[in-house]
Amino acid sequence: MSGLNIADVSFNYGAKRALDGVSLTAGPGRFTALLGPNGAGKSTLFALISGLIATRRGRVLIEGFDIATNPRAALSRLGIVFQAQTLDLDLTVRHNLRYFGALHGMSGKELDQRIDAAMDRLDMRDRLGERAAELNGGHRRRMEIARALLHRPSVLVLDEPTVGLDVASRMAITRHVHDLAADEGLAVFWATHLVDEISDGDDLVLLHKGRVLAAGQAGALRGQVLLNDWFLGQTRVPA
Ligand SMILES: Nc1ncnc2c1ncn2[C@@H]1O[C@H](COP(=O)(O)OP(=O)(O)OP(=O)(O)O)[C@@H](O)[C@H]1O
Repeated sequence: MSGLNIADVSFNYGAKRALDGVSLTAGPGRFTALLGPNGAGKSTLFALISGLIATRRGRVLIEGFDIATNPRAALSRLGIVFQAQTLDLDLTVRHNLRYFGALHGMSGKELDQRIDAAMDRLDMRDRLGERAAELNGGHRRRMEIARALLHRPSVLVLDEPTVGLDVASRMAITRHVHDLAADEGLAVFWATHLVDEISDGDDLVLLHKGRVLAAGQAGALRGQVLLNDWFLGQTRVPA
């Protein structure tokens, strides 16, 4: 089984149900958007996918490996970009990447080659010598994406990666990550509440109040209406 597979996952915070029987797939070579308004459960789902919190019901499989029972195999195939920035601003870009590579057991020339290749992929190679503090928000995010690719994962998950960026940076990063899926066969799973980050050809999972309301190709789901109108129609609270 390839890509990301989530089967019947539920999660509660005390009495509050954050996820309720969620099942979805993000396949290789596909950009799969997880669209949901604030509070839908996106961050909770990411915490479960990355093993930060444990599944109590249901299964999360990465390339067929269960994050609960085989975390080492699952995590070695997973690249993660969290919503909050996780860089050391005092270090250079290369040092930040080397540090992360070392955590994954990489070192020396091979690590440096991977760093160069990953930064090339994001059009960022000329920034390697700069301190992270000198980068703007969009470039810091690109660096975090490059970092998440260093160990050559098959599945890349990103939790609202464009939060706080200007429109131009947002669109550039969204385009880069679409290309990663199309060109390199990565299974991309991208959480957002912004419909303009989603193209008609993308796969789309609509999460609302902890449940999957709809899933399929974005263009087919929206039909003749704008994606934003479809989204509002699906998630509108009845008067
Ligand atoms: N630690 C917690 N304790 C109790 N309830 C929580 C906790 N974290 C999240 N929740 C609740 O669980 C639900 C899902 O939250 P979650 O953060 O996963 O949603 P989200 O889609 O990521 O929203 P946002 O875009 O605002 O981050 C919300 O109703 C939220 O209030």
